Amino acid sequence: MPPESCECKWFDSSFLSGSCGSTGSLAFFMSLVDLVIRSQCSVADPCRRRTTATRFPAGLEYPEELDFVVVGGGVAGSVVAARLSEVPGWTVGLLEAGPEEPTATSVPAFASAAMGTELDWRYLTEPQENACLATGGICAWPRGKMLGGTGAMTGMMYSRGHRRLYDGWRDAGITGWGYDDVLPYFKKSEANRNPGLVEPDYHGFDGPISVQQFAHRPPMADSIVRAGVELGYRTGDLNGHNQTGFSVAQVMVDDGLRMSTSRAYLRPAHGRPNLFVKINSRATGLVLNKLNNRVQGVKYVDQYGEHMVRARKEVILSAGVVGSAHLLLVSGIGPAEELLRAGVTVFQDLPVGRNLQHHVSVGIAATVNASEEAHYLTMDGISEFLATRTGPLASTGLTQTTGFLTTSYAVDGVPDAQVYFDGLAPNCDKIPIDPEGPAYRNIDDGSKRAYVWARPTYLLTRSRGYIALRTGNPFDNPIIQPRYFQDRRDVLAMVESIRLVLALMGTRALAEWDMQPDPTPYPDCAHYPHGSDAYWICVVVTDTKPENHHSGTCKMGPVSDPETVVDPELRVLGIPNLRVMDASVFPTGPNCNPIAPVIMVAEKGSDMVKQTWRAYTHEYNVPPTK
Ligand SMILES: Cc1cc2nc3c(=O)[nH]c(=O)nc-3n(C[C@H](O)[C@H](O)[C@H](O)COP(=O)(O)OP(=O)(O)OC[C@H]3O[C@@H](n4cnc5c(N)ncnc54)[C@H](O)[C@@H]3O)c2cc1C
Repeated sequence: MPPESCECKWFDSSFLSGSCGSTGSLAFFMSLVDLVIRSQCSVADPCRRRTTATRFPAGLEYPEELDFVVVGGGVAGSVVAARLSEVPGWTVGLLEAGPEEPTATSVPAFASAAMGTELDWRYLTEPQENACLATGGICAWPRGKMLGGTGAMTGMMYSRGHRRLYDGWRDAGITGWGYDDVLPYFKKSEANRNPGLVEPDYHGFDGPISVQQFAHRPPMADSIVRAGVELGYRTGDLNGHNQTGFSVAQVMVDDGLRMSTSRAYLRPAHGRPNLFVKINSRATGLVLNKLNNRVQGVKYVDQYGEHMVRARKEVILSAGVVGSAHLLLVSGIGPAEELLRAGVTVFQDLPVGRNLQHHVSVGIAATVNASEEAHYLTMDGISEFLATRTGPLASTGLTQTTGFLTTSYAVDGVPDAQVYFDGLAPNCDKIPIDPEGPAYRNIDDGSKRAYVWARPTYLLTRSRGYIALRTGNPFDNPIIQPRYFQDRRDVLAMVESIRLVLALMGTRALAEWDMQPDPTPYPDCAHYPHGSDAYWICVVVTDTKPENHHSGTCKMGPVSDPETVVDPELRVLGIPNLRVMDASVFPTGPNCNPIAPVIMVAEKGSDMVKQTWRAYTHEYNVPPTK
């Protein structure tokens, strides 16, 4: 169906053509794939998308004053804007630097295809002494720039982390954030569609985010779970009473399509006359009033120039771990010395940007006797997906399998390592029209073997980095200094995680696929005895895979903690009508994929805002969250 025949007009970002780093016939093929997917109205959802039009409900220009202004329409911001605009008497604005979420991001097989494109902020770290040495110590930090944010280019895995983690927050003085306090918000956001697979007391069944297993998986995914069981791990609900073990994960999908928060929360709210979503509009600073220590509004830039929107009640930053910290810093809220060095007038001296945390991983290659399982991206596969929302395009291949493990560095049995798998997915690695392309680099035709990867990941890293101003110009990227492996225990725990993965590869369950770790020594580490600790340490620091699960740059804490940026009500200290709601508030990053915890923060934070203003004005009755 051509786009014109859909009833509503819309603009879609096309990004697949460049997503394989390809030129010529590959780029053409991927453009065609993009076009075919975009032309399906049931996938494109044209009538509920946001457009760049400057006209808003009732023929208004974008308002100059609103009750609430939310900055960043990513995972958290989409939730916050949708929840606050449930109150009919309030006006809510959402500013997002990127465009509406493109249609093709909703196809699971293209999970991360937007990385490296215009839909990615494409941040780079400062050179690291002990990480990413293969790329000069510089690690890539992909971050989504579109409605749905980074959540629109993820593997969609739904994971919540261990209860002790949240109880640890509570015990550190962060009142109201113990596991029993946050569980209702996990449940509120969730519509679990596999009730038979989960422990019902821990799950929600009628929230906005559809959570279920993919409609398709390569059979090897189940073998990996069996391999875990063979090693003595449990399988089952990893978001229930026990997080440790292996499973084919539940993911955020609905009817075969990615369920980003922009699709789950914003699109159903598209008809609300009090919600003003503005895409392609980048916030450049906060307007602050020293007389009353309040934020008055937000400056932003769109295609027409610079504007300001005033906030009668509150401004909420949901611009992510980099974006929220950066916006505070350029606005004069941050470490005083650093601000002065960058020529920024200090409004509030706070440790913004500190406490930066991350997960870290490395890819361990293996070959398997599974060439028939290595699905290629073909037009038949695309037709199958569009007609039935099943088939190889309806999943991320082996990436949907995961395990949570403990190393000897784990405390109180809380899993500190996670293993992911990659391979057997029909993405742009496996396009049949280019015999010299990556598909054929990965598959040795003679032996009919395919490459797969296990990705041991360390979750509870002890190294801490920071984000700081490079200049006071909001368009200059900040300094991103993660200090990977600054704490030696992080690299030693990685080596243990690698050994757990190698044990997994040696199980009978995976022998069925003749899984063989790739014996080729990593070139830069070949001078170490193969397989020794020194060899693996070298591989980890050379071929580091930063796991994209960053947190902590606007740390939530008790007022007494000198590292605190936001209080347990998510208010920036000293500025009562400015809150932060996104992954930057985690005092310690969750030991899991972070989207579900980020949504929980946004849900809980939105209820706090509703409570605050109810207390002042009785404007709105907050329904209890069970
Ligand atoms: C490749 C990859 C795979 C991942 N896989 C998973 C997974 O399977 N499961 C999981 O749970 N997590 C996954 N993650 C992590 C997850 O995506 C992030 O933790 C999560 O998106 C963080 O949410 P957030 O709301 O804090 O920020 P984001 O989702 O990044 O949202 C921030 C938003 O703010 C906007 N913004 C920033 N600055 C400004 C500004 N100045 N003005 C206006 N707008 C601005 C951005 O464009 C963006 O839309 C993955 C991440 C990556 C990169």
